Amino acid sequence: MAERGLVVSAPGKVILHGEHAVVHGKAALAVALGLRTFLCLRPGGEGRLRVRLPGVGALRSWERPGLSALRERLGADFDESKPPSAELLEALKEFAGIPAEASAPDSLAILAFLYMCLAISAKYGDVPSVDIVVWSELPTGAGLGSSAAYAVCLAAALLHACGAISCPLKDGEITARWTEEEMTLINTWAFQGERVIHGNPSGVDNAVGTWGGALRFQSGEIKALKRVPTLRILLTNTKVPRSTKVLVAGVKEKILKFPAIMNPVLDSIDAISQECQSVLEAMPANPSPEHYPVLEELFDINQHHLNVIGVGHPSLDRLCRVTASHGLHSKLTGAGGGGCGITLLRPGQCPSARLARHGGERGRPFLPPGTAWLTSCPFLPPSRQTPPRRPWKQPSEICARADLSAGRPTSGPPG
Ligand SMILES: Nc1ncnc2c1ncn2[C@@H]1O[C@H](COP(=O)(O)OP(=O)(O)OP(=O)(O)O)[C@@H](O)[C@H]1O
Ligand SMILES: C[C@@](O)(CCO)CC(=O)[O-]
Ligand SMILES: [Mg+2]
Repeated sequence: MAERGLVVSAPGKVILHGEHAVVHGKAALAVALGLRTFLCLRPGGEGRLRVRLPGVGALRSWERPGLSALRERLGADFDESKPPSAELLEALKEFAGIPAEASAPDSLAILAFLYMCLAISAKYGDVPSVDIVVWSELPTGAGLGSSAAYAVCLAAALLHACGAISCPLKDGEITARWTEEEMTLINTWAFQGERVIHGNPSGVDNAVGTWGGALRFQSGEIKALKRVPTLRILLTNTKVPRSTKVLVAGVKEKILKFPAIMNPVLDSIDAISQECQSVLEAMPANPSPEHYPVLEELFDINQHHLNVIGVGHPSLDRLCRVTASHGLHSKLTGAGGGGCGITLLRPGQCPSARLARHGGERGRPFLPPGTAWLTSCPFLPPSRQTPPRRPWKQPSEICARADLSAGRPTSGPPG
Protein backbone atom coordinates (compact mmCIF):
# COMPACT_ATOMS: atom_id res chain seq x y z
CA MET A 1 0.00 0.00 0.00
CA ALA A 2 1.37 3.43 -0.89
CA GLU A 3 3.25 4.86 2.08
CA ARG A 4 1.44 8.19 1.68
CA GLY A 5 -1.93 6.46 1.66
CA LEU A 6 -4.80 6.78 -0.70
CA VAL A 7 -8.07 8.71 -0.84
CA VAL A 8 -10.95 6.79 -2.38
CA SER A 9 -14.20 8.54 -3.28
CA ALA A 10 -17.60 7.36 -4.45
CA PRO A 11 -20.77 9.30 -5.38
CA GLY A 12 -24.21 9.16 -3.88
CA LYS A 13 -27.21 8.60 -6.12
CA VAL A 14 -30.75 9.55 -7.00
CA ILE A 15 -33.27 6.93 -8.09
CA LEU A 16 -35.54 8.46 -10.73
CA HIS A 17 -37.93 5.49 -10.79
CA GLY A 18 -37.99 1.92 -9.53
CA GLU A 19 -37.07 2.14 -5.88
CA HIS A 20 -38.40 -0.83 -3.88
CA ALA A 21 -39.77 -2.50 -7.05
CA VAL A 22 -36.13 -3.13 -8.04
CA VAL A 23 -35.73 -5.32 -4.92
CA HIS A 24 -38.38 -7.58 -6.49
CA GLY A 25 -36.83 -7.87 -9.94
CA LYS A 26 -38.28 -4.78 -11.63
CA ALA A 27 -36.29 -2.12 -13.51
CA ALA A 28 -34.90 1.01 -11.83
CA LEU A 29 -33.30 4.12 -13.31
CA ALA A 30 -30.60 5.66 -11.13
CA VAL A 31 -28.02 8.38 -11.59
CA ALA A 32 -24.89 9.39 -9.67
CA LEU A 33 -24.93 12.63 -7.71
CA GLY A 34 -22.20 15.25 -7.47
CA LEU A 35 -22.15 14.60 -3.70
CA ARG A 36 -19.56 12.08 -2.59
CA THR A 37 -18.20 10.01 0.27
CA PHE A 38 -14.43 9.98 0.83
CA LEU A 39 -12.23 7.42 2.54
CA CYS A 40 -8.59 8.06 3.44
CA LEU A 41 -6.53 4.88 3.83
CA ARG A 42 -3.11 4.95 5.46
CA PRO A 43 -0.83 2.18 6.77
CA GLY A 44 -1.79 1.35 10.38
CA GLY A 45 0.70 1.66 13.21
CA GLU A 46 2.20 -1.32 15.12
CA GLY A 47 -0.12 -3.98 13.72
CA ARG A 48 -3.31 -2.12 14.58
CA LEU A 49 -6.46 -1.31 12.64
CA ARG A 50 -8.19 1.96 13.32
CA VAL A 51 -11.41 3.19 11.75
CA ARG A 52 -12.76 6.71 12.28
CA LEU A 53 -16.31 7.42 11.10
CA PRO A 54 -17.13 10.96 12.25
CA GLY A 55 -20.30 10.98 10.10
CA VAL A 56 -21.85 8.45 12.49
CA GLY A 57 -19.79 9.27 15.58
CA ALA A 58 -17.80 6.03 15.59
CA LEU A 59 -14.10 5.51 16.39
CA ARG A 60 -12.81 1.96 16.91
CA SER A 61 -9.44 0.23 16.83
CA TRP A 62 -8.32 -3.36 17.21
CA GLU A 63 -5.06 -5.28 17.42
CA ARG A 64 -4.47 -7.09 14.15
CA PRO A 65 -3.67 -10.45 15.83
CA GLY A 66 -6.99 -10.27 17.69
CA LEU A 67 -8.90 -9.90 14.43
CA SER A 68 -6.89 -12.67 12.75
CA ALA A 69 -7.68 -14.97 15.69
CA LEU A 70 -11.39 -14.00 15.44
CA ARG A 71 -11.40 -14.80 11.73
CA GLU A 72 -9.82 -18.22 12.36
CA ARG A 73 -12.22 -18.89 15.27
CA LEU A 74 -15.22 -18.02 13.12
CA GLY A 75 -13.98 -20.28 10.34
CA ALA A 76 -16.84 -18.68 8.48
CA ASP A 77 -17.68 -19.08 4.86
CA PHE A 78 -16.95 -15.54 3.64
CA ASP A 79 -18.23 -16.35 0.17
CA GLU A 80 -19.01 -12.99 -1.48
CA SER A 81 -21.74 -14.58 -3.62
CA LYS A 82 -23.86 -15.33 -0.55
CA PRO A 83 -25.48 -13.04 2.03
CA PRO A 84 -23.50 -12.95 5.29
CA SER A 85 -25.08 -15.49 7.65
CA ALA A 86 -27.05 -14.27 10.67
CA GLU A 87 -24.80 -16.38 12.91
CA LEU A 88 -21.67 -14.69 11.53
CA LEU A 89 -23.12 -11.21 12.00
CA GLU A 90 -24.21 -12.08 15.55
CA ALA A 91 -20.67 -13.26 16.34
CA LEU A 92 -19.21 -10.04 14.94
CA LYS A 93 -21.69 -7.94 16.96
CA GLU A 94 -20.69 -9.81 20.11
CA PHE A 95 -16.98 -9.29 19.37
CA ALA A 96 -17.53 -5.57 18.75
CA GLY A 97 -19.83 -5.13 21.75
CA ILE A 98 -22.79 -4.22 19.50
CA PRO A 99 -26.22 -5.15 20.93
CA ALA A 100 -27.94 -7.95 18.96
CA GLU A 101 -30.85 -5.83 17.74
CA ALA A 102 -28.71 -2.70 17.16
CA SER A 103 -29.66 -0.65 14.12
CA ALA A 104 -27.99 2.63 15.07
CA PRO A 105 -25.89 4.20 12.31
CA ASP A 106 -22.59 3.68 14.12
CA SER A 107 -23.35 0.04 14.91
CA LEU A 108 -24.27 -0.79 11.33
CA ALA A 109 -21.24 1.06 9.99
CA ILE A 110 -18.80 -0.74 12.31
CA LEU A 111 -20.47 -4.09 11.61
CA ALA A 112 -20.14 -3.52 7.85
CA PHE A 113 -16.46 -2.57 8.28
CA LEU A 114 -15.67 -5.62 10.42
CA TYR A 115 -17.45 -8.02 8.08
CA MET A 116 -15.78 -6.62 4.94
CA CYS A 117 -12.33 -6.47 6.59
CA LEU A 118 -12.46 -10.11 7.74
CA ALA A 119 -14.16 -11.41 4.60
CA ILE A 120 -11.86 -9.67 2.11
CA SER A 121 -8.72 -10.54 4.07
CA ALA A 122 -9.90 -14.17 4.39
CA LYS A 123 -10.03 -14.34 0.62
CA TYR A 124 -6.96 -12.32 -0.31
CA GLY A 125 -4.42 -12.53 2.53
CA ASP A 126 -3.82 -11.31 6.07
CA VAL A 127 -5.91 -8.86 8.03
CA PRO A 128 -4.33 -5.55 6.93
CA SER A 129 -2.93 -3.03 9.38
CA VAL A 130 -4.71 0.14 8.29
CA ASP A 131 -5.85 3.51 9.53
CA ILE A 132 -9.11 4.52 7.84
CA VAL A 133 -11.15 7.71 8.11
CA VAL A 134 -14.42 8.24 6.20
CA TRP A 135 -16.19 11.55 5.66
CA SER A 136 -19.05 12.47 3.35
CA GLU A 137 -20.98 15.22 1.60
CA LEU A 138 -24.06 12.97 1.72
CA PRO A 139 -26.66 13.08 4.49
CA THR A 140 -26.88 9.60 6.00
CA GLY A 141 -30.22 7.78 5.93
CA ALA A 142 -31.75 10.28 3.49
CA GLY A 143 -32.23 8.20 0.37
CA LEU A 144 -29.13 9.41 -1.49
CA GLY A 145 -27.20 6.16 -1.29
CA SER A 146 -24.94 7.08 1.63
CA SER A 147 -24.66 3.44 2.74
CA ALA A 148 -23.70 2.34 -0.76
CA ALA A 149 -21.09 5.09 -1.18
CA TYR A 150 -19.64 4.05 2.19
CA ALA A 151 -19.62 0.37 1.18
CA VAL A 152 -18.03 1.11 -2.21
CA CYS A 153 -15.23 3.14 -0.60
CA LEU A 154 -14.65 0.43 2.02
CA ALA A 155 -14.55 -2.31 -0.63
CA ALA A 156 -12.01 -0.45 -2.78
CA ALA A 157 -9.81 0.45 0.19
CA LEU A 158 -9.80 -3.03 1.75
CA LEU A 159 -9.30 -4.81 -1.59
CA HIS A 160 -6.36 -2.50 -2.24
CA ALA A 161 -4.94 -3.00 1.28
CA CYS A 162 -5.14 -6.79 0.81
CA GLY A 163 -3.47 -6.59 -2.60
CA ALA A 164 -6.53 -7.81 -4.52
CA ILE A 165 -6.65 -4.69 -6.70
CA SER A 166 -3.95 -2.33 -7.82
CA CYS A 167 -3.37 1.25 -6.86
CA PRO A 168 -4.52 2.81 -10.15
CA LEU A 169 -2.54 6.01 -9.61
CA LYS A 170 0.46 6.44 -11.87
CA ASP A 171 3.33 8.82 -11.01
CA GLY A 172 2.24 12.40 -11.36
CA GLU A 173 -1.47 11.50 -11.62
CA ILE A 174 -3.84 13.08 -9.12
CA THR A 175 -6.86 10.86 -9.71
CA ALA A 176 -7.38 7.58 -11.50
CA ARG A 177 -9.96 4.84 -11.82
CA TRP A 178 -9.60 1.10 -11.66
CA THR A 179 -10.00 -1.33 -14.56
CA GLU A 180 -13.48 -2.65 -15.38
CA GLU A 181 -12.53 -6.01 -13.87
CA GLU A 182 -11.40 -4.36 -10.63
CA MET A 183 -14.54 -2.18 -10.55
CA THR A 184 -16.65 -5.33 -10.85
CA LEU A 185 -14.81 -6.82 -7.87
CA ILE A 186 -15.30 -3.59 -5.89
CA ASN A 187 -19.01 -3.61 -6.73
CA THR A 188 -19.38 -7.26 -5.68
CA TRP A 189 -17.87 -6.59 -2.26
CA ALA A 190 -19.73 -3.31 -1.86
CA PHE A 191 -22.94 -5.28 -2.36
CA GLN A 192 -21.88 -7.46 0.59
CA GLY A 193 -21.46 -4.33 2.67
CA GLU A 194 -24.95 -3.20 1.61
CA ARG A 195 -26.29 -6.60 2.64
CA VAL A 196 -24.96 -5.99 6.15
CA ILE A 197 -26.50 -2.51 6.33
CA HIS A 198 -29.69 -2.88 4.25
CA GLY A 199 -30.54 -6.53 4.85
CA ASN A 200 -32.00 -7.23 1.42
CA PRO A 201 -30.60 -4.71 -1.09
CA SER A 202 -31.14 -4.97 -4.83
CA GLY A 203 -27.61 -3.78 -5.70
CA VAL A 204 -28.70 -0.68 -7.62
CA ASP A 205 -27.17 1.74 -5.10
CA ASN A 206 -23.69 0.20 -5.03
CA ALA A 207 -23.75 -0.17 -8.83
CA VAL A 208 -24.26 3.58 -9.26
CA GLY A 209 -21.68 4.28 -6.55
CA THR A 210 -19.15 2.16 -8.41
CA TRP A 211 -19.77 3.03 -12.04
CA GLY A 212 -21.37 6.44 -11.69
CA GLY A 213 -23.21 8.07 -14.57
CA ALA A 214 -26.81 7.04 -15.27
CA LEU A 215 -27.89 3.45 -15.45
CA ARG A 216 -30.78 1.04 -15.68
CA PHE A 217 -30.59 -1.77 -13.13
CA GLN A 218 -32.69 -4.92 -13.15
CA SER A 219 -32.01 -8.21 -11.35
CA GLY A 220 -28.29 -7.58 -11.21
CA GLU A 221 -28.06 -6.49 -14.85
CA ILE A 222 -26.41 -3.06 -15.11
CA LYS A 223 -26.88 -1.10 -18.33
CA ALA A 224 -25.48 2.41 -18.81
CA LEU A 225 -28.26 4.60 -20.18
CA LYS A 226 -27.55 5.69 -23.73
CA ARG A 227 -26.97 9.39 -24.27
CA VAL A 228 -29.85 11.09 -22.44
CA PRO A 229 -30.25 14.71 -21.42
CA THR A 230 -29.07 16.34 -18.23
CA LEU A 231 -32.13 16.90 -16.03
CA ARG A 232 -32.17 19.61 -13.39
CA ILE A 233 -33.47 18.26 -10.11
CA LEU A 234 -34.31 20.05 -6.87
CA LEU A 235 -33.25 17.76 -4.02
CA THR A 236 -35.14 18.38 -0.79
CA ASN A 237 -34.18 16.66 2.43
CA THR A 238 -37.21 16.37 4.72
CA LYS A 239 -34.69 15.49 7.47
CA VAL A 240 -37.11 12.78 8.65
CA PRO A 241 -34.81 9.91 9.70
CA ARG A 242 -35.65 6.42 8.55
CA SER A 243 -34.00 3.06 7.91
CA THR A 244 -33.86 1.56 4.43
CA LYS A 245 -33.64 -1.92 5.99
CA VAL A 246 -36.93 -1.43 7.87
CA LEU A 247 -38.72 0.10 4.87
CA VAL A 248 -37.59 -2.65 2.48
CA ALA A 249 -38.73 -5.28 4.98
CA GLY A 250 -42.12 -3.55 5.32
CA VAL A 251 -42.74 -3.65 1.56
CA LYS A 252 -41.86 -7.37 1.46
CA GLU A 253 -44.36 -8.01 4.26
CA LYS A 254 -47.08 -6.16 2.34
CA ILE A 255 -46.37 -8.15 -0.83
CA LEU A 256 -46.68 -11.40 1.11
CA LYS A 257 -49.92 -10.16 2.69
CA PHE A 258 -51.55 -8.77 -0.48
CA PRO A 259 -49.82 -10.34 -3.50
CA ALA A 260 -52.73 -9.79 -5.90
CA ILE A 261 -52.84 -6.12 -4.95
CA MET A 262 -49.13 -5.38 -4.66
CA ASN A 263 -47.70 -7.26 -7.65
CA PRO A 264 -49.64 -5.20 -10.21
CA VAL A 265 -48.32 -2.05 -8.49
CA LEU A 266 -44.75 -3.33 -8.84
CA ASP A 267 -45.44 -4.14 -12.50
CA SER A 268 -46.75 -0.61 -13.00
CA ILE A 269 -43.61 0.89 -11.43
CA ASP A 270 -41.57 -1.31 -13.79
CA ALA A 271 -43.53 0.11 -16.73
CA ILE A 272 -42.89 3.65 -15.45
CA SER A 273 -39.13 3.00 -15.44
CA GLN A 274 -39.30 1.65 -19.00
CA GLU A 275 -41.43 4.58 -20.18
CA CYS A 276 -39.15 7.13 -18.54
CA GLN A 277 -36.09 5.54 -20.14
CA SER A 278 -37.70 5.71 -23.60
CA VAL A 279 -38.67 9.35 -23.12
CA LEU A 280 -35.21 10.36 -21.86
CA GLU A 281 -33.42 8.58 -24.66
CA ALA A 282 -35.66 10.24 -27.25
CA MET A 283 -35.11 13.75 -25.85
CA PRO A 284 -32.53 16.07 -27.44
CA ALA A 285 -29.39 16.95 -25.43
CA ASN A 286 -30.93 20.28 -24.46
CA PRO A 287 -34.62 19.51 -24.06
CA SER A 288 -37.14 22.32 -24.26
CA PRO A 289 -40.11 22.63 -21.83
CA GLU A 290 -42.56 20.75 -24.07
CA HIS A 291 -40.58 17.54 -23.49
CA TYR A 292 -41.39 17.55 -19.77
CA PRO A 293 -45.14 16.80 -19.36
CA VAL A 294 -44.70 13.01 -19.67
CA LEU A 295 -41.73 12.97 -17.23
CA GLU A 296 -43.77 15.04 -14.76
CA GLU A 297 -46.79 12.74 -15.07
CA LEU A 298 -44.56 9.70 -14.44
CA PHE A 299 -43.23 11.37 -11.27
CA ASP A 300 -46.81 11.86 -10.02
CA ILE A 301 -47.97 8.31 -10.85
CA ASN A 302 -44.90 6.73 -9.26
CA GLN A 303 -45.23 8.82 -6.10
CA HIS A 304 -48.80 7.58 -5.69
CA HIS A 305 -47.62 3.98 -6.16
CA LEU A 306 -44.90 4.49 -3.52
CA ASN A 307 -47.56 5.69 -1.10
CA VAL A 308 -49.63 2.57 -1.89
CA ILE A 309 -46.72 0.24 -1.06
CA GLY A 310 -46.32 2.04 2.26
CA VAL A 311 -43.10 4.07 1.91
CA GLY A 312 -44.58 7.55 1.80
CA HIS A 313 -44.51 10.04 4.66
CA PRO A 314 -46.49 13.21 5.54
CA SER A 315 -43.33 15.30 5.02
CA LEU A 316 -43.03 13.95 1.47
CA ASP A 317 -46.74 14.54 0.86
CA ARG A 318 -46.18 18.11 1.93
CA LEU A 319 -43.22 18.49 -0.42
CA CYS A 320 -45.42 17.25 -3.28
CA ARG A 321 -48.25 19.63 -2.32
CA VAL A 322 -46.01 22.68 -1.97
CA THR A 323 -44.12 22.08 -5.21
CA ALA A 324 -47.39 21.27 -7.03
CA SER A 325 -48.70 24.68 -5.90
CA HIS A 326 -45.83 26.08 -7.99
CA GLY A 327 -46.61 23.86 -10.97
CA LEU A 328 -43.79 21.42 -10.17
CA HIS A 329 -43.78 17.64 -9.82
CA SER A 330 -42.00 15.72 -7.05
CA LYS A 331 -41.52 12.18 -5.77
CA LEU A 332 -39.51 10.53 -3.03
CA THR A 333 -36.15 9.03 -3.94
CA GLY A 334 -34.46 6.02 -2.33
CA ALA A 335 -36.23 4.10 0.39
CA GLY A 336 -38.70 6.87 1.31
CA GLY A 337 -40.39 7.05 4.70
CA GLY A 338 -38.85 10.54 4.99
CA GLY A 339 -35.40 11.38 3.68
CA CYS A 340 -35.13 13.11 0.32
CA GLY A 341 -37.61 14.01 -2.38
CA ILE A 342 -36.77 15.08 -5.92
CA THR A 343 -38.52 17.79 -7.91
CA LEU A 344 -38.16 17.95 -11.68
CA LEU A 345 -37.26 21.43 -12.95
CA ARG A 346 -37.92 22.49 -16.49
CA PRO A 347 -35.22 24.51 -18.30
CA GLY A 348 -35.08 27.99 -16.81
CA GLN A 349 -37.07 27.07 -13.65
CA CYS A 350 -35.18 27.74 -10.43
CA PRO A 351 -37.83 28.18 -7.78
CA SER A 352 -35.91 27.09 -4.75
CA ALA A 353 -35.66 30.67 -3.39
CA ARG A 354 -39.31 31.34 -4.19
CA LEU A 355 -40.27 28.00 -2.63
CA ALA A 356 -38.28 28.77 0.52
CA ARG A 357 -39.78 32.25 0.72
CA HIS A 358 -43.40 31.62 -0.16
CA GLY A 359 -43.72 27.87 -0.13
CA GLY A 360 -45.40 25.88 2.59
CA GLU A 361 -48.79 26.32 4.06
CA ARG A 362 -49.70 29.32 6.19
CA GLY A 363 -46.83 31.23 4.60
CA ARG A 364 -44.12 29.47 6.63
CA PRO A 365 -41.11 28.69 4.42
CA PHE A 366 -41.43 24.97 3.68
CA LEU A 367 -37.80 24.44 2.88
CA PRO A 368 -35.66 25.50 5.86
CA PRO A 369 -32.24 26.80 4.73
CA GLY A 370 -29.83 24.05 3.86
CA THR A 371 -32.37 21.36 3.23
CA ALA A 372 -32.88 22.04 -0.44
CA TRP A 373 -30.25 22.33 -3.03
CA LEU A 374 -30.16 22.27 -6.76
CA THR A 375 -28.25 19.61 -8.49
CA SER A 376 -28.18 18.35 -11.99
CA CYS A 377 -28.35 14.69 -12.80
CA PRO A 378 -25.43 14.34 -15.17
CA PHE A 379 -26.91 11.95 -17.68
CA LEU A 380 -24.15 12.65 -20.15
CA PRO A 381 -21.38 10.02 -20.15
CA PRO A 382 -18.72 11.08 -17.62
CA SER A 383 -16.28 11.99 -20.38
CA ARG A 384 -18.80 14.56 -21.64
CA GLN A 385 -19.61 16.14 -18.31
CA THR A 386 -18.37 19.57 -17.40
CA PRO A 387 -15.12 19.45 -15.37
CA PRO A 388 -15.94 18.59 -11.73
CA ARG A 389 -15.50 21.03 -8.90
CA ARG A 390 -12.77 18.83 -7.44
CA PRO A 391 -9.82 17.22 -9.24
CA TRP A 392 -11.70 14.00 -9.94
CA LYS A 393 -11.06 12.95 -13.50
CA GLN A 394 -14.38 11.12 -13.73
CA PRO A 395 -16.72 13.10 -11.44
CA SER A 396 -19.32 10.50 -10.92
CA GLU A 397 -17.92 7.08 -10.30
CA ILE A 398 -15.53 5.66 -7.76
CA CYS A 399 -12.08 7.17 -8.02
CA ALA A 400 -8.78 6.82 -6.21
CA ARG A 401 -6.58 9.79 -5.39
CA ALA A 402 -3.25 10.15 -3.66
CA ASP A 403 -3.62 11.33 -0.11
CA LEU A 404 -2.32 14.80 -0.82
CA SER A 405 -2.20 15.68 2.84
CA ALA A 406 -1.38 19.24 1.99
CA GLY A 407 -3.99 19.64 -0.70
CA ARG A 408 -7.01 17.76 0.60
CA PRO A 409 -10.25 17.90 -1.38
CA THR A 410 -12.45 20.82 -0.51
CA SER A 411 -14.39 18.66 1.90
CA GLY A 412 -11.31 17.30 3.62
CA PRO A 413 -11.35 14.79 6.48
CA PRO A 414 -12.22 16.26 9.85
CA GLY A 415 -9.50 16.70 12.41
N1 LIG B 1 -20.29 8.57 6.00
C1 LIG B 1 -20.63 7.43 6.61
N2 LIG B 1 -19.81 6.86 7.53
C2 LIG B 1 -20.14 5.70 8.13
N3 LIG B 1 -21.30 5.03 7.90
C3 LIG B 1 -22.16 5.56 6.99
C4 LIG B 1 -21.87 6.78 6.31
N4 LIG B 1 -22.94 7.05 5.48
C5 LIG B 1 -23.84 6.05 5.65
N5 LIG B 1 -23.38 5.17 6.55
C6 LIG B 1 -24.07 3.94 7.01
O1 LIG B 1 -25.23 3.76 6.18
C7 LIG B 1 -26.41 3.85 6.99
C8 LIG B 1 -27.52 4.55 6.21
O2 LIG B 1 -27.94 3.62 5.26
P1 LIG B 1 -29.44 3.65 4.68
O3 LIG B 1 -29.44 2.70 3.56
O4 LIG B 1 -30.43 3.45 5.77
O5 LIG B 1 -29.62 5.14 4.14
P2 LIG B 1 -29.12 5.71 2.73
O6 LIG B 1 -28.16 4.75 2.09
O7 LIG B 1 -28.61 7.07 2.99
O8 LIG B 1 -30.48 5.78 1.92
P3 LIG B 1 -30.93 4.86 0.68
O9 LIG B 1 -30.46 3.48 0.98
O10 LIG B 1 -32.43 4.96 0.68
O11 LIG B 1 -30.30 5.46 -0.53
C9 LIG B 1 -26.00 4.64 8.21
O12 LIG B 1 -26.87 4.31 9.29
C10 LIG B 1 -24.58 4.14 8.44
O13 LIG B 1 -24.60 2.88 9.10
C1 LIG C 1 -35.33 1.00 -1.56
C2 LIG C 1 -34.27 0.53 -2.53
O1 LIG C 1 -34.89 0.05 -3.71
C3 LIG C 1 -33.38 1.68 -2.95
C4 LIG C 1 -32.72 2.39 -1.81
O2 LIG C 1 -31.93 3.46 -2.29
C5 LIG C 1 -33.47 -0.58 -1.86
C6 LIG C 1 -32.56 -1.33 -2.84
O3 LIG C 1 -32.85 -1.35 -4.04
O4 LIG C 1 -31.56 -1.90 -2.36
MG1 LIG D 1 -28.62 2.78 1.65
